[in-house]
Amino acid sequence: MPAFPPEPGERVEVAIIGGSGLYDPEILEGVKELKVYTPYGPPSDNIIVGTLKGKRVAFLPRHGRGHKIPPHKVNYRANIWALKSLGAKWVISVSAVGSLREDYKPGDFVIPDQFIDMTKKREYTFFDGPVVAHVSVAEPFCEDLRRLAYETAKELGIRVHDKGTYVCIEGPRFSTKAESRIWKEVFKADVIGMTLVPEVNLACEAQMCYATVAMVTDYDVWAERPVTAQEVIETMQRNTENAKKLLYSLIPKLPEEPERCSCCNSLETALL
Ligand SMILES: CSC[C@H]1O[C@H](OP(=O)(O)O)[C@H](O)[C@@H]1O
Ligand SMILES: Nc1ncnc2[nH]cnc12
Repeated sequence: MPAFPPEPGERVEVAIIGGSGLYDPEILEGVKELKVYTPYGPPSDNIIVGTLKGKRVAFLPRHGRGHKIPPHKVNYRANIWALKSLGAKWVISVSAVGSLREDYKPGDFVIPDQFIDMTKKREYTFFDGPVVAHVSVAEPFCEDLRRLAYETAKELGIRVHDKGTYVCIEGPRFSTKAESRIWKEVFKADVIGMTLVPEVNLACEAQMCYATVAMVTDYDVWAERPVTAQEVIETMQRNTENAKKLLYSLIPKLPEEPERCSCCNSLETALL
């Protein structure tokens, strides 16, 4: 894995990766746009750097502005690399998900604690040799960040669930009913999306504290109602306001250095 050379000049503490519906960083002040070069090619877009209540924050829309990059074509390695090279320790990812259970309703937020990887054809690691590493993703998300995200959402009166298993499919198509029943009944997953993997594992390799704010936009097709991208986007737009409120309250609470989690030491036991 190449080292992460710091971007000259700009340093941030926190990164936001915006998903479907969240393409601009309105909550940041004094913004400036950076083109960041990485060994993996360009990230999804220029990175917007700005300030939120004294914290330096980077914002990157995962699908690019105008949602031009589908989930299977996102350059996840370049995105994580670019944010790490700016110094981000915390990564808050925002994602639209389908629900696989009745009580996780459209409009609810979920802070997933596990994932199941059903993707097929992505670049999963920074360690392509000659350095080989096998990071543990038994607990794939930063527990400190998850807890703070959950507590903040609760304080704001957002309907939020403190855990859930996110099954990540390759996309860009949605699931068949047969597939959806497998994710729900056999895998016992709670939410479904197309972008968590390999973003989360790359953040782990980069020793960053990463959590996802998953926003339920639809019941996946197990519920016998077809899911359309239009429906997802409409609900997402209604919920983007809540996501912005959450980020606005959550980011100032993040400590300068992660306190209790072990995300920053993920390579200690991983390198061969
Ligand atoms: C536009 S609906 C499907 C699309 O939305 C989710 O993306 P993101 O996680 O970036 O919000 C889902 O995974 C699909 O990529
Ligand atoms: N039902 C669904 N399946 C996969 N990805 C999604 N993103 C939002 N809703 C989804």
